[in-house]
Amino acid sequence: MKSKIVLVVGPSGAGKDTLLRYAKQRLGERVNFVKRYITREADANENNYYIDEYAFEILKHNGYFASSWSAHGNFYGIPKRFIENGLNLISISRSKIKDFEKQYDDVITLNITLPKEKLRQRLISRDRESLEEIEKRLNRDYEKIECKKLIEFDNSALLEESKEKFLELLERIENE
Ligand SMILES: Nc1ncnc2c1ncn2[C@@H]1O[C@H](COP(=O)(O)OP(=O)(O)OP(=O)(O)O)[C@@H](O)[C@H]1O
Repeated sequence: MKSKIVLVVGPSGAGKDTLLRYAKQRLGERVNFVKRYITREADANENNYYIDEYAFEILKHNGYFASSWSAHGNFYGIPKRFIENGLNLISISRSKIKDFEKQYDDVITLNITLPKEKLRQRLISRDRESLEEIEKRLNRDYEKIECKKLIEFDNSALLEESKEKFLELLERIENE
């Protein structure tokens, strides 16, 4: 079986984590939810691996990562060896799509979308950022996604309906 990579992208609050968590519950072993190395201790509800900065640099230098980046003072990397045969799901910033397209044949970008007003409401009710930070996130300019194969998933529906639609989509991609 060849490996198929689905890159899940979308603005903050669009519902990436929520949908992926549900897919993980339902699809479990059938899909590889690709983990990453991070140079900070992982949160309790996060399934990633801690690595110190020195080790990270060495691994990066030796081509260990399929993709790596830094954000908020930490480094993140997705090891090549974490990509398995079959369906791989990776939640990632859109700026990293090319890393995967260059290295793997079968890469699909799955963009989770939401109209701006709904996005605002969801970010406010999630209550994780200040109103000022929320407005900043909403006003970010999102240019057209440059990728080889794009699927848009509109997450406007009620949660239960959206979750099922998301699952159906993944199953279709899996069997394509
Ligand atoms: N279909 C839906 N209907 C109603 N609420 C939803 C739906 N999908 C997600 N939510 C809620 O919207 C909020 C944002 O979702 P989530 O945290 O999964 O977004 P995210 O894209 O992972 O954001 P970030 O990139 O900032 O981590 C959460 O409070 C979540 O419970």
